[in-house]
This record gives sequence, structure tokens and C-alpha cells, in this order.
Amino acid sequence: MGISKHTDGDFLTVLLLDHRIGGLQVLHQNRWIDVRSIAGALLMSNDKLKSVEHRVLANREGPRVSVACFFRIDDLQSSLKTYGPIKGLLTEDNPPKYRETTFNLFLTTT
Ligand SMILES: O=C(O)CCC(=O)C(=O)O
Ligand SMILES: [Fe+2]
Repeated sequence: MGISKHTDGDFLTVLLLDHRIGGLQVLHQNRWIDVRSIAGALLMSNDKLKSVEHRVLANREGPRVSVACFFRIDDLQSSLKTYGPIKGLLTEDNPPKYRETTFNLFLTTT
């Protein structure tokens, strides 16, 4: 089973890749690039930490196991808070590219 092109909507995804079957690809400069598993490596996706578009190809037969941990807000109080670019990363040369929003609004409008 594959997964079509998407970005993860959470804050951070930690993914334990299936190193035998593979299939995960990221979109880089309009080309799909295979993601290879590197033992012990941690792959992480204002645009300094950008969620990369990715997909999974069902290109080989056999069981494929990957474990994704999605870190996201999951309580009512936090989901109503306003979030925006990290102020410490903003400068005159790097102004905010995104407006402030709540997590609920982000989920329903992206
Ligand atoms: O299974 C994978 O390699 C990626 C899974 C994924 O992209 C997802 O669950 O959002
Ligand atoms: Fe994903």
C-alpha cells in the first residue's frame, strides 16, 4: 500500500523507516528523490524547518513496516491558542512569511 503526495500537518514527525522495502520519496526541485534509511539517523523535515512534500510508492511486494510518530497539539486550550513564526528567527531580512493562526484554523484551511 502506498501513500499519495502530502505534507504532514503536525509540528514534527519522527519516522522509523522500513529499510527493506523502501518506497518513501520526497519532492525536491520538482523531482521525486528516494529516501534511503541510514542506521541511527534522524530525518526531519518561517521555511527553515519546512514540511517537505512526500509520498510512498508501493513498488515491491512484501510486508512494509514504518513507524511514524506525529507530534501535535491535542488539547482544547492549546488548539485555540495563536501560533506564528518563531520571533527569534525573524529579522529585517527574514520577515514573517505566514500570518498568525490557531491550530484549528490551520487544520481546516490547509
Ligand atoms: O511510511 C512512510 O515511510 C511514510 C509515512 C507517512 O508519510 C505518513 O504517515 O505521513
Ligand atoms: Fe507523511
